[in-house]
Amino acid sequence: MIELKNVSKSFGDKQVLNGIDATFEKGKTNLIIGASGSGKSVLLKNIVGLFKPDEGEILYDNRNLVTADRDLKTDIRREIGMLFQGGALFDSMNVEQNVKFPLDVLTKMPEDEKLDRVNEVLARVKLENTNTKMPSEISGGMQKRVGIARAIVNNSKYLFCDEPNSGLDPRTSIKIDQLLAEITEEYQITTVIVTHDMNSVMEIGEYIIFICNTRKLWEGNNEGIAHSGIEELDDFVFANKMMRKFRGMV
Ligand SMILES: Nc1ncnc2c1ncn2[C@@H]1O[C@H](COP(=O)(O)OP(=O)(O)OP(=O)(O)O)[C@@H](O)[C@H]1O
Repeated sequence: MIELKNVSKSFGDKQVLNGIDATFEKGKTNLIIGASGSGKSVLLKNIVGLFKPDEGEILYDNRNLVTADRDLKTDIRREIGMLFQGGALFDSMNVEQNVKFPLDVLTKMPEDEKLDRVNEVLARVKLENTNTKMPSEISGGMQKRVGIARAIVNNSKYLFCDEPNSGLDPRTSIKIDQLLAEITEEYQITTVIVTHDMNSVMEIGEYIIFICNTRKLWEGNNEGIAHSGIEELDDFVFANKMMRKFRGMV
């Protein structure tokens, strides 16, 4: 579980986040949503420790990352997997080398164990027998799945995804969303996804926080999001035609 308590962040005079509270539970797909520029990425960077909040606590199973000493920070970081926008694979490494990378840098596992683990996670994302393919030889959806395999290969307890569907067609996006939700439940990972994709929100949003004008304006799940009665959230939710049609039905 990850808890945010009163997290605030400014850059100079510009306040980006103001008193954000949230509880991201284990085994759940947690989403951070909001309009472009609302501070989602800044929040994610605070959560993973790339930025330090001006105020507030970020508790990883009761361990506060903000005040943690170096050793504790290192321990927590080892438990984090990240799926970056665009997959962010190393172009010069094949699939196997990409997925094995976290084990090479973070563990002292013997090579044969590493390869077993790599093959296990590649099978989980349905990419058996692609070990020697280069990223340029596989589709965007497959690249994302390699990214997911790499993010969980070290038995990550926490998984962060920044716009996991960017650049994917809607069908492939749904498959990636479903895979992330399945893996989250199966391995009991605390998963936090930054997205502005309403399909993802409706498909996998078990706990959602909506960031607007520096604050958390709403929290809830995909069943409640269409009935919040909050104008700013409705503007976000019903921005596309399909969702406006859906509104006509509820
Ligand atoms: N390192 C930084 N220094 C100063 N300002 C920053 C920095 N990083 C982000 N900001 C500002 O914080 C605000 C929120 O940016 P952020 O990237 O978090 O938005 P976002 O919700 O992720 O948007 P998008 O959906 O477009 O990615 C923006 O006004 C941005 O200019």
